[in-house]
Amino acid sequence: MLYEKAPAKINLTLDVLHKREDGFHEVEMIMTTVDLADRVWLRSTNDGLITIKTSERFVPSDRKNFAYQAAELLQRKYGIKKGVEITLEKSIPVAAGLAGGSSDAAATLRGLNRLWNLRIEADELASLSAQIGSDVAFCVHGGTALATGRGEIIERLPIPPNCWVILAKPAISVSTADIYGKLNLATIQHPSTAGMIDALEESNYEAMCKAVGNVLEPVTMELYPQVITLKEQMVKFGADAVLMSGSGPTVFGLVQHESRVPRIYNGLKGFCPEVYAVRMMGGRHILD
Ligand SMILES: C[C@](O)(CO)[C@H](O)COP(=O)(O)OP(=O)(O)OC[C@H]1O[C@@H](n2ccc(N)nc2=O)[C@H](O)[C@@H]1O
Ligand SMILES: Nc1ncnc2c1ncn2[C@@H]1O[C@H](COP(=O)(O)OP(=O)(O)OP(=O)(O)O)[C@@H](O)[C@H]1O
Repeated sequence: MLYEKAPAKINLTLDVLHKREDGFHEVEMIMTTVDLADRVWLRSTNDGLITIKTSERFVPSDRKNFAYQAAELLQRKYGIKKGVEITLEKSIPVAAGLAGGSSDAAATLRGLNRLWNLRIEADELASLSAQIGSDVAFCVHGGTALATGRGEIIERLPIPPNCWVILAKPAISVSTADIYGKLNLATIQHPSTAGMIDALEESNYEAMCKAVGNVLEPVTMELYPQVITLKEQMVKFGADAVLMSGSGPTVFGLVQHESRVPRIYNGLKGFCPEVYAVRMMGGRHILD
């Protein structure tokens, strides 16, 4: 039995450059992992079958599960005759903009690389992983990175300055395809990716807070005004910077002073069902 941690990600920035011929959008995003993680347990079997065990009722336990797809990809590509029993202990909210499924897939790839002794290099594993979804390559590496292309080209960035992250997920589910589909390229306000990179390189917390931005945020907000209310509340309770992650609906707040965390956490708990106070994990790259 082998264990892998599968952390959630947040988007410090998310910019879209143009729509590509393959239907995907060319993006520029800065992502970092936070200490809210699923636990993935892998047990190798001799029957060649992939099985998924999960107690979370909105998570599929068949081929639709990204962890299943990760195991199947390795079996196919490397001619593996072994099977695996994958147990997913979910903590990351589902369909939240936090890459929960992508991180489970990435953890399965890392774990099976060890369990089946495949000796696949990190970069190879990451490039293979893009077949499962655009966010999986980032999740294979973890840490903090600039993601370009459709999200699968990863360049490592420095550790974000130390702070707390408050995550709040309203009780709605958002379809990523739907949000990208409704984005109007003519009217988007681009965040400064270069400004965020400078902030990270200088380890400047204030500059990092100023540089956060996500072009998908207005699209999701128009469909789900709860996201606007949540952002306003987080600002009111004292977060230093507030942004929606990915295609949403989770909103995160950055907070430097620990003393402010309980007030923000408790204030949000009053009207939002899922609230978490976590740390960034951004310094630790999972695979080197
Ligand atoms: C919103 C983010 O989570 C931000 O990190 C990602 O850009 C989306 O990553 P993901 O959930 O892994 O997305 P995928 O499963 O690859 O794609 C889901 C759908 O989102 C749209 N999509 C996704 C990524 C991208 N660069 N352009 C797109 O237009 C496509 O319609 C695609 O069919
Ligand atoms: N291991 C998994 N965990 C959660 N959802 C999964 C998993 N495998 C497949 N799914 C499916 O993927 C859908 C999206 O879930 P996920 O939690 O990955 O969304 P997300 O956080 O919005 O992802 P992203 O930020 O990458 O767009 C779910 O509705 C679910 O049906």
